[in-house]
Amino acid sequence: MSGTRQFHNIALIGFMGTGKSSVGHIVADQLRFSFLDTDELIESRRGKSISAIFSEEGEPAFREYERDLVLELASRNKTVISTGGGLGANTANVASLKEYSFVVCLWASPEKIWDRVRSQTHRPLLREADPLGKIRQLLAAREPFYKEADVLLNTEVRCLKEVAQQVLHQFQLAKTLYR
Ligand SMILES: Nc1ncnc2c1ncn2[C@@H]1O[C@H](COP(=O)(O)OP(=O)(O)OP(=O)(O)O)[C@@H](O)[C@H]1O
Ligand SMILES: O=C(O)C1=C[C@@H](O)[C@@H](O)[C@H](O)C1
Ligand SMILES: [Mg+2]
Repeated sequence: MSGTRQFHNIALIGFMGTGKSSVGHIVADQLRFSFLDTDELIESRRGKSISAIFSEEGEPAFREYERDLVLELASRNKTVISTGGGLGANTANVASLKEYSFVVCLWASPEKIWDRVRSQTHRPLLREADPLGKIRQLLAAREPFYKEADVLLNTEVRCLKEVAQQVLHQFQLAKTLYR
């Protein structure tokens, strides 16, 4: 592998509950990078929760905020960017992230994802009669987009610390290979 890519940042993409926000914090601490979560930034800028954005403005408005943010973040340096679960399910967003970041997709099975998020209530897309069915359906539809990441990392049987270690390892490896 060789080329001219520069890895100033790390971006974590992947489905809800794969650990992007939790792992991103650990990786940023270890690298002494800044940490940024696109969900949190959109919520603080809009002054409301993602659930409120979905119900008051609609999902398309939220997706537009995500697309705008991905373009804006090109100016970042030494930042770990944890994305919302749907942000990386979009070819243009992943291509933009790759211009300024090493992109890691965190992966898990639908059953593991449901196990991790079932006690949390803040994800509007999972307020369904059959949330596990919804996870299966969405994950299958999004899989080809997530696989456009530089690296796919299975989190199924790894604790948060181990996932973070793997992200760091892949980042250091990529910097060496692309040098
Ligand atoms: N590898 C793991 N081992 C144990 N628990 C995990 C792991 N990954 C995530 N979790 C737990 O799953 C829950 C969801 O994790 P987190 O919020 O980091 O996911 P996310 O990918 O950021 O989701 P979203 O796309 O909705 O923002 C948290 O309680 C977190 O501690
Ligand atoms: O997978 C998704 O589409 C989402 C994931 C969350 O991170 C939030 O961005 C929001 O709840 C939508
Ligand atoms: Mg998150």
